[in-house]
Amino acid sequence: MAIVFDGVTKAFPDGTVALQALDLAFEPGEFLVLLGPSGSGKTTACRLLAGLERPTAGRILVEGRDVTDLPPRLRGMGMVFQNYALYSHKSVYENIAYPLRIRKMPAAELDRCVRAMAELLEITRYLDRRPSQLSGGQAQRVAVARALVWQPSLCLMDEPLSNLDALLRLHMRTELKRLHRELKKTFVFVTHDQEEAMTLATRVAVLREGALVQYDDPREIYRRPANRFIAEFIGRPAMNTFDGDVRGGVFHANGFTCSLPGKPDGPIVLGIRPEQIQLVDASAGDAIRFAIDVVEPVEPDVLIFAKSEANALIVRTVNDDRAYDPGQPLHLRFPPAALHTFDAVSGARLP
Ligand SMILES: Nc1ncnc2c1ncn2[C@@H]1O[C@H](COP(=O)(O)OP(=O)(O)OP(=O)(O)O)[C@@H](O)[C@H]1O
Repeated sequence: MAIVFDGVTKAFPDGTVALQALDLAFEPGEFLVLLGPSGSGKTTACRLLAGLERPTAGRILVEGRDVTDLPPRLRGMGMVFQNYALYSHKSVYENIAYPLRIRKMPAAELDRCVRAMAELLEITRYLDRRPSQLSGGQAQRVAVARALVWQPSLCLMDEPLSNLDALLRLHMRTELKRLHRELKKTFVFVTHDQEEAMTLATRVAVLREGALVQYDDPREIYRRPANRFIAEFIGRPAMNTFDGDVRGGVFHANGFTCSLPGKPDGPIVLGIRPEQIQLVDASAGDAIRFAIDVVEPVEPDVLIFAKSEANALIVRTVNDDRAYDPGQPLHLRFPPAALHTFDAVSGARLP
C-alpha cells in the first residue's frame, strides 16, 4: 500500500499537539519504522493511519485515495498492538481464524489459510491451546498471525515486541523480517528501540516532539545524522559529542584540541562515533590525551570510558586484549573523515 501523510496535525482537546504537520510518504512493500523517544508522536501517527484517531488538520492518502474520513474496518489494515489482546475463551486456531470468519470465508479455504499462517509462524502445534496456555512469545506470534491471516496489504505494529524478554525479542525480530520478505506486504512498525529500527526498517522515520526530524534508510541515518539529537540517539553506545569553538582551523574543547580545517571560526559541536576513535602511541604528534575512567568488556567489544577535564567520551574497540588501567592516560586520534559537525545553537548537521 502506498501511504501519504499530507500535513497531518493531531492536537488533543487538552492542547497537547502530538503531531505537527507531518509529511511522510512510503511505498508498497516497505518496512517503515517510526522511531522516537517516549511522547514523540509515534503511536498517534499509527492510530491516525489505522483510523482510530482523526487528524486535526491534513489528510492521509492510501493508494492515492483520501481515507481521512474512512473508519478502521474499511482501511484494509492488519494491526498488532503492545497488549495484543487475544480472545481468551477461543483456541489459538479460532483466534487466528476470527478475521476470516467475519469475512465469511468458506470453511475449507479458511482452514488452509489458518494452517499456512500457523506454519509460517511456527505455532502449528499450539493451535488447540487457549491463549492462557501460551508463553509471551507464542502469544505474540498468534497476534501476528491473526493480524496477517486475511492478507491485508498493510500491517501496523505498535511496539509489538515490548513485552518479550531480550532473547525472545531478538528471535521475533528475525521472524518479522523473514515474514515481511515472504509476504511482500507493507509493514509499519512503531518502536523507541533504535536497534530494532535499524535492523528491521527499509526506511526509518525519526520523530521528536511530534515533528519528523529525519527520514532515510537506516544506514544513512547512522552515517549522516541530520542533527545532534539523532547523533546522540542512534548507535550503542551513541556518538560522542563535544561543545567547543573553532579558531583558525582548530577545534578547542575544554581539555583538548583537534584539527578541524575548513570550518569558520565560532562555536560548534563536534561528534565522533566510539568505534571510529583510534588508539595511538603516546609519541604520535597529534595525539589527543584523555584519562581512562571505567572499562567494560562487552565481548567481543571493549568499551573504554575516558575523561579530560570537562569532557568524557567512549571508545569502542573489538577483540582487544590490551590491559586498560583506570587513571592511566589514553592517547587518541580522531580521523578527519570520521568527524561530524553540528550547529552549536540549532544542532543541525553542518555541511
Ligand atoms: N488522548 C490523549 N490526550 C491528550 N494527550 C495525548 C493523548 N494521547 C497521546 N497524548 C500525548 O501526545 C503525545 C504523543 O503521544 P504518543 O503516544 O503518540 O507518543 P509515543 O511516541 O508513541 O510515545 P510512547 O513511546 O511513550 O508510546 C504525548 O505527549 C502524549 O502525552
